[in-house]
Amino acid sequence: MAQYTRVSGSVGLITLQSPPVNALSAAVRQGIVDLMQRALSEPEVKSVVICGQNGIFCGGADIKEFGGQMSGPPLIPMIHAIEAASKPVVAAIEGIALGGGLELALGCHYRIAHSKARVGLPEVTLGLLPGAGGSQRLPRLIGVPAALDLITTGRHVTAAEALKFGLVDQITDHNTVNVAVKFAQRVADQPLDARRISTYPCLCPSDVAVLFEEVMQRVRRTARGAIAPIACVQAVRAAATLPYNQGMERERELMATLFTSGQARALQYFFFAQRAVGRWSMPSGARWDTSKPRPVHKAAVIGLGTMGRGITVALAQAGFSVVAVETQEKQLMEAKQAISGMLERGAKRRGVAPALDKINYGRNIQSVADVDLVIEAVFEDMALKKKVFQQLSAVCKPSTFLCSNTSGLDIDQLACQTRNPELVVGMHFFAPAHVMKLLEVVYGPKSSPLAVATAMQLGKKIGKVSVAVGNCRGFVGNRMLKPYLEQALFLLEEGATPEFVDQVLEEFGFAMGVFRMSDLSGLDVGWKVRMADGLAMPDPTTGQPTRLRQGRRYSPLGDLLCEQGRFGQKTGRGWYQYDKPGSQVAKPDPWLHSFLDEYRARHALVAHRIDHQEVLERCLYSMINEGFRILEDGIAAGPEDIDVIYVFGYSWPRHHGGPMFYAATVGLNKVLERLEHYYQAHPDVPSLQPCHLLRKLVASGSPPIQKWREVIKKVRSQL
Ligand SMILES: CCCCCCCCCCCCC/C=C/C(=O)SCCNC(=O)CCNC(=O)[C@H](O)C(C)(C)COP(=O)(O)OP(=O)(O)OC[C@H]1O[C@@H](n2cnc3c(N)ncnc32)[C@H](O)[C@@H]1OP(=O)(O)O
Repeated sequence: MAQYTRVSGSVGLITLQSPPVNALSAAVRQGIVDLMQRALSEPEVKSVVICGQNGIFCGGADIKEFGGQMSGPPLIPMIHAIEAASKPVVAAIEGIALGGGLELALGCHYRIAHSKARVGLPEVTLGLLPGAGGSQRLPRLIGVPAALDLITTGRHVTAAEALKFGLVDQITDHNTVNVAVKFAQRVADQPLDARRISTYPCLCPSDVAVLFEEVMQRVRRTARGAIAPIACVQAVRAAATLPYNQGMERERELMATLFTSGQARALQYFFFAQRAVGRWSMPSGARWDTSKPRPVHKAAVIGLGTMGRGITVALAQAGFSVVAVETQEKQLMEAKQAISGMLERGAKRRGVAPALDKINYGRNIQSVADVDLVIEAVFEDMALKKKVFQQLSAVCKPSTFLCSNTSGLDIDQLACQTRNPELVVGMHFFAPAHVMKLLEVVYGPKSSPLAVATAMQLGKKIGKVSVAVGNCRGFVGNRMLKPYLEQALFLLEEGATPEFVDQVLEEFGFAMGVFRMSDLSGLDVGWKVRMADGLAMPDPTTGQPTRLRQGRRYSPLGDLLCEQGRFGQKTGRGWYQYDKPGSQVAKPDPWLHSFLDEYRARHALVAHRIDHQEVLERCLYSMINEGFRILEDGIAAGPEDIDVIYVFGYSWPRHHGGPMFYAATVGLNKVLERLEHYYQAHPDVPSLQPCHLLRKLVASGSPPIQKWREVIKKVRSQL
């Protein structure tokens, strides 16, 4: 919807009204079309201002409409009509002008922005391109290099940057609508020909062909298989090389391909999934909207290893007072230096002062007595963590929330060490903790909704996408990783190489294949866990078979590498070889290939030809199957939670939506059928056995992912 008012006698003011972000829904577009006609037909009106209600210009096309039948006036002719208008039209940009919102502003003759406004063309992040003339007008207005940057990255720019580019004509600290109205009055009689961006020649640097080649190569390298960034480059190239009308035709063709693509569907699903995880719920019925968080002013971090340092930086950067505790003097000194360095580098990048004074360092756990919330980040060792929780419970005020940064240990066991177990939750950060967006907030059986709400809110305040998950070994992310890693090892036993498995996964879109990733994170990490679990290094005296544990297939390959001191990048050898310890360039290692040959011979394993499809299906479907078990167990509230965890924490390619969305795209019946096939071939691998929920969903006719929760509820109630 849109509202029309006449201001100062001669200015027609059109206000977009579609909360929360004034998206260009069919009703809003209809409103603009009608009200523009009215403003142009009223003789007293000499100029027009377009603004948005509640201090927000426009968040772009209404993404919810993309999935269905589009109705209402189309955007492109609507913007053309504004540009062609005989009276000056001024966009008054407050808050945001994004996507179609900025394209609307580019159709106006002038743009006035508030100094706090942000503008951008983020369509690429939704699998689209600025298909309402944005790919053709922006390069004509700000030049090809800047337009390529904005359109291929989708980044938002500040009003100051927009002014520098020439994207807006003026910025103001005052009431933007008032300023725009005055401006509109001033320009009422000015000729408009020079203000219609579609008539501008496209500003190209002399080496434009080289520029396009370079950008295309960069985009192909970083897109990880996403098609929209490539189409964005092609559309801007059309602006640079074709007359406007032909450029628009090319924009339309490219947009038509993207608009109906699976990638666009996946990215748009993911947009809403990201927002849905904030509306968390627990099996007890506690929910985000009925559970109030308690404010946190002062926090503490216990243990300043890699994770503790990152968490301290994240808290301090967000403005929290932090007590950072490390009991070892040498470790404390090193941590202080590292944290200061991280804060200084971060502050330099953001052009602000480093938050060094937010942190008080100490060696004594007593120093956390008055904090509101503690994040314990000591080694992943249950006995040690239990001791720390006992101490914290004795030292802290009774209302202090006690959180553990653990990647999979039992939160309930920690809660049992404290006086107030209801105030204990897990906060599983991902390394590096000040950079990675994901936070799993883990509730145990005793955790109160208050503790969950407080941890979720803290996560949001430090810039994380927080997902509330239940308490089980590995929570959501690492629990699903287990079958994925396991399949990768089995594939090596059966004839694949680490290079081939990684290549398939990287072509799918992962930033790194499973073996390169293991080399980066360190093979010894999992080895220690397996040793603690009694899995690694079978005792020959017990006669435990090397490749079987409790009747299940087990691959000791990772353990054998660790026994050789091959821990990955840090030792210069792992699944790959490196020039020197710490080097990041992975090279195939002939030693590893001979080692695999010998291993297969020793265990009478006959290598067979493993193809692309088998790698993908076994690695991904076993992980997806575990995802369904997690839903069945109530560890994740819905598929969106799993997908958000995988995209933000495990580099799952966003244009595939996340593992559960991917399963829906492939077809649940196909996933089921392939799992059945592989389970038949490998009956000693329980993770390949299709779970009950997957069968139930297929039996229910494979409903769309948005309807899975209904089936999940029924399955859970039967368990
Ligand atoms: C058959 C072939 C046909 C082919 C041809 C088809 C032609 C079609 C032509 C169409 C041309 C279209 C060209 C233009 C495309 C676009 O404009 S795409 C949209 C671009 N805009 C964006 O990407 C902005 C997305 N939104 C955001 O980044 C943020 O929401 C925000 C605006 C910066 C606000 O952030 P914040 O304050 O943190 O609030 P949020 O929680 O994120 O959002 C609040 C709620 O608003 C909902 N929402 C936000 N933006 C939109 C939107 N554009 N459409 C619909 N809904 C939106 C968001 O989902 C939140 O609601 P809840 O999910 O209910 O919480």
